[in-house]
Amino acid sequence: MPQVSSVTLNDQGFATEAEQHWNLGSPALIEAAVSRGEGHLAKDGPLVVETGQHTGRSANDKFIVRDDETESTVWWGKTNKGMTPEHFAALKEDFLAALGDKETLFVQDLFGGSQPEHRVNVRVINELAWHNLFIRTMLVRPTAEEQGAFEPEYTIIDLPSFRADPERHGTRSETVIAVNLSEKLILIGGTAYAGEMKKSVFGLLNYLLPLDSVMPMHCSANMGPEGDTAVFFGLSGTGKTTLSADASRTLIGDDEHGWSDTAVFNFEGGCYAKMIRLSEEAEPEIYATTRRFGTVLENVVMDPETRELDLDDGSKAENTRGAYPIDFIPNTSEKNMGPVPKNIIMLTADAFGVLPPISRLTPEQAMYHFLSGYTAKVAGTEIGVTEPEATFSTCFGAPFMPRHPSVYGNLLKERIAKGGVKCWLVNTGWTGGKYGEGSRMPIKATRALLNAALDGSLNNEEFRIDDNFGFEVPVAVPGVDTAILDPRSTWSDKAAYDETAQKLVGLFINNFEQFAEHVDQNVREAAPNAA
Ligand SMILES: Nc1ncnc2c1ncn2[C@@H]1O[C@H](COP(=O)(O)OP(=O)(O)OP(=O)(O)O)[C@@H](O)[C@H]1O
Ligand SMILES: O=C([O-])CC(=O)C(=O)O
Ligand SMILES: [Mn+2]
Repeated sequence: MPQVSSVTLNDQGFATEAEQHWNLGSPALIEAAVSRGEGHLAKDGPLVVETGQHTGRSANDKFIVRDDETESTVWWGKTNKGMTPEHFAALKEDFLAALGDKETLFVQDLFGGSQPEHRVNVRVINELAWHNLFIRTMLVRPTAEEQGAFEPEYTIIDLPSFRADPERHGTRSETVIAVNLSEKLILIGGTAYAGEMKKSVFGLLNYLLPLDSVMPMHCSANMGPEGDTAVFFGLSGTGKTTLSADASRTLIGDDEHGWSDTAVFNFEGGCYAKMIRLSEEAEPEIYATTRRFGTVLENVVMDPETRELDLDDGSKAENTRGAYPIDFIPNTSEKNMGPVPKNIIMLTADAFGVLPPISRLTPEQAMYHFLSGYTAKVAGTEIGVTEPEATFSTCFGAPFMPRHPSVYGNLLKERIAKGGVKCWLVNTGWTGGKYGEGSRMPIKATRALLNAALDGSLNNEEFRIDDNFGFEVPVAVPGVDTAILDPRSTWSDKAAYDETAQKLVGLFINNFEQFAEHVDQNVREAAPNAA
């Protein structure tokens, strides 16, 4: 039997007569989801669900309550939008009324964070069994004993059926993700995209951990045979999940980590992989999770009779996803932790086809690229993005970073300054010409280059300096087509390459103006070169 915390929903002020299911395991939740008509089982056991209208995060519907706690600690601006305490109070009142009306609720007490000293206790209250299964799969599951003694610190109330009222709640639409850091309460309504829950916990840790001198990171992480940790920063779709699952390395986690004095630790206990056009050959470990009981597949198309999956079918969403416990990947760190990193990889999916597939960065260039957070967003993960679009998202995770980028930048700076860490920029985006002409970088080539960087052999190769970006690029690497190492050579129109490269340089320079006053001279000088 699952143990249950002595702190009830009523104790928390959430009055409800609902039948409550506490800390159910995944078989019981899968059974509940199926019997309630929330989803169907696929051929080899995964639960297949649809998220409805929202098939990605609603970044524009997320708010942080602006009050005495957050006024000076949150970086208010483009990404962090404020909600008044009054609007939140009205929203909370309506959420609690809706909660009170539910016949059934599913509750999980979970940890955000694998390193015990740095984790937060999160209680998640769901109306949907599959959402409860999702968050149990994604976060760190306490032992039965820990569950019995659990004190909820932060609470998420997740009601996809709730409809926010812009006038009464100060929202933009019927969808709302409202984070109240003073009340330690997060309200999610009007969307059934389950990723909102996990990314809300991420935002929380990104807010809290810098106070403990832990650097929170939107990255994946894995370890080589010598226990050498690598972290892979990157925005959505750049390859964190894909590239961190590698048979030759031990997986620590695929999306969110902290870098403490002693470890890199996963915030989560599960992975959330893109499923669209997943190739069994290029991504065998992730592919295998689509054939297991316990995996949750969102918006994946399935034959209703045979229950055969069609991973190539993007008709329900381009951002089809699979959530599975991390140990579904064969070679996984038992504690979801590894030593502090030897290598930092910054992944970018460059839609311009200008950046080399791998470049070696000086510490100053690493800071420059970390604060810039350049990539091209790929269709689907955020609403309204239908084709790749160049974007700068600071720290490779602006939507999840409540504090000023310099807070996270300074944590990185201190860590790089300690020495012994190599930094790389890896383009998993386009090669062979501009987007539309070229093609996506072959996963095989990216893996070969990464393996050479991580096992140290790449450092023995000859490097050239890139004219536009000033970083070092290997000239030839065994097992990799030499032509792709020099993107200019893959463009039929060299003048068009030079022009496009300079256009991108200009975008970097313009974007960096906002950070210029927050960094040292040598970081400003690590900017790419305008002609
Ligand atoms: N060279 C490449 N390297 C990495 N991924 C590639 C490459 N070429 C194509 N892909 C595809 O790009 C996608 C990368 O998605 P992935 O799930 O790894 O992104 P992510 O960084 O984990 O994003 P999110 O933060 O949204 O989880 C996958 O669908 C993968 O198959
Ligand atoms: O949060 C999500 O939906 C997926 C993700 O990791 C991201 O967008 O960075
Ligand atoms: Mn991922």
